Amino acid sequence: MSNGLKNHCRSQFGNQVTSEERESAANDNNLTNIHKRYPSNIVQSSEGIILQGNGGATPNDETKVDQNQNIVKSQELKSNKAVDSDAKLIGIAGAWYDVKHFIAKHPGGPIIKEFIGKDATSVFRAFHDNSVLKHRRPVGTYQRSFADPATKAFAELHIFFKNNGFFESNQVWFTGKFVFLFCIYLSVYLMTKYIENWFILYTIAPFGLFLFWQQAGFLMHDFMHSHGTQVRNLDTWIGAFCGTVCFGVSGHWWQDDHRVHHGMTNTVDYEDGFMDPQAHEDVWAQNYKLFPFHSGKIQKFLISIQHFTFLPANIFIGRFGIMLDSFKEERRWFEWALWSIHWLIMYILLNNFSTWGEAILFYYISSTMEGILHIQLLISHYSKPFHEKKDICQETEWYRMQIESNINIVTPWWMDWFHGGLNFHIEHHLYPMMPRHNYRSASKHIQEVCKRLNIVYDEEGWFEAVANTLKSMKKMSHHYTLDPR
Ligand code: HEM
Repeated sequence: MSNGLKNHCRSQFGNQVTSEERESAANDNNLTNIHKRYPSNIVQSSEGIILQGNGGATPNDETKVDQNQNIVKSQELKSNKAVDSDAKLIGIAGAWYDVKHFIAKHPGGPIIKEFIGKDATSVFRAFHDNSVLKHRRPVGTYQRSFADPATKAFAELHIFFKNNGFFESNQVWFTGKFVFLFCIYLSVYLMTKYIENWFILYTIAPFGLFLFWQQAGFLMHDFMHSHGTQVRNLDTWIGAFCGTVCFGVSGHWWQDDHRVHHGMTNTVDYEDGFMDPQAHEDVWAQNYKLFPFHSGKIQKFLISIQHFTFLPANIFIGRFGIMLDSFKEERRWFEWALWSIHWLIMYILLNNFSTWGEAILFYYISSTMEGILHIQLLISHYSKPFHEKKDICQETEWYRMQIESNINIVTPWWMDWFHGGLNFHIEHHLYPMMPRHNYRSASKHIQEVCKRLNIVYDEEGWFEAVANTLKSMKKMSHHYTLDPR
């Protein structure tokens, strides 16, 4: 970060410079040093972009350019005559990294390859601490440009949030969530075991089971983003417990799709058939950019009635759809083992009913109530624009794409728990490493930046968002009927 940028950030937020800020500043300043000391050659990368490479440059010998982050050492520069012809380059803060041997091992999964040949600084910062670059050596440099002021503004805000503890987890808060989850399960168990009143058995008790699934789903989301203990492997297993054991959907399957969804929200690619996996269903085309993926008589018919089927499909079959989707594709034995524990805890509940017919009725009523969760998640994106993969981090800057692809749901603070904090979907997508208990206070700062840059910060009431989704689906259905291409 440049000094100007730093000062601007400090004056805007009245904040002290911390080691974190200095580290980030060092990152950008040192990259400037690389440019100054080693006049670069221009190399054409394998992705057809212009790379300012180090090949043939004469480094100032005694220098280690970056003491803190080990970015470029003179010895390494000497041996790095040219960038491999098959290099897979990702640009971060002005430095190119060759990830060709790393893609398959990347802890964040294959989403990394969608950013090859691009300046991925914003998306990189959204998901990582700078320390993950400590042992990586760049193979060249490039000049970052901030064509879109949003990129700079949200990067500054990221630093502000980091310096002010917005990314820190409150583990007492998360413990409370687990106690709540356990209490819900226990009360549903006690109701179904000891109460014979049909009203309680078929309204309040199923509502309890719905809440158990819904809250477990939100906790899966938190932990798969490593918001809990902030130790990634441990959080992933806790997330799998919440997702697979409690919610009944494969946690790891969901995490794989969710990472892609975050990196490339509401995005498609016509060359390789890419679609944001969590913004696409075979039975709907909520945006005209999805039309080319839908053909055939049945799909055409379903799209023509999608504004009628959206709510009932979510309510009546949403839960079964996501459970089946996850285990249709899941090949990890441990996920199947965890799923059998899920059915064991469901069996313990259902066994309290005197007949299987009653048990199935109870389970089905809970499942229809759980349709609310699916609607909650889809309305955050469904009426928003779609993008093409080739444009992300090129034509459309990543932060801008996130703001354009998300809607917040306006609720009073005491309803945040019911939305799993995802009523602040803009906040979550801009800064996915931030735990949800901080979204409400972070939102003020984000709104301020949006206001300053004249960016629409879309927030709607729950019913308004549902109505707008249906309206948009109706419009798209009409467009599809006119021209399905
Ligand atoms: C040189 C480039 C990159 C390197 C060296 C790298 C490295 C890593 C490492 C070490 C982790 C694990 C972090 C931890 O344990 O705390 C990680 C996680 C992750 N990375 Fe990358 N990464 C790179 C680029 C990218 C890009 C371009 C994306 C695009 C979306 C990406 C997405 C992710 C995601 C989603 C995670 C998991 C984070 C989470 O679920 O919260 N990475 N990466």
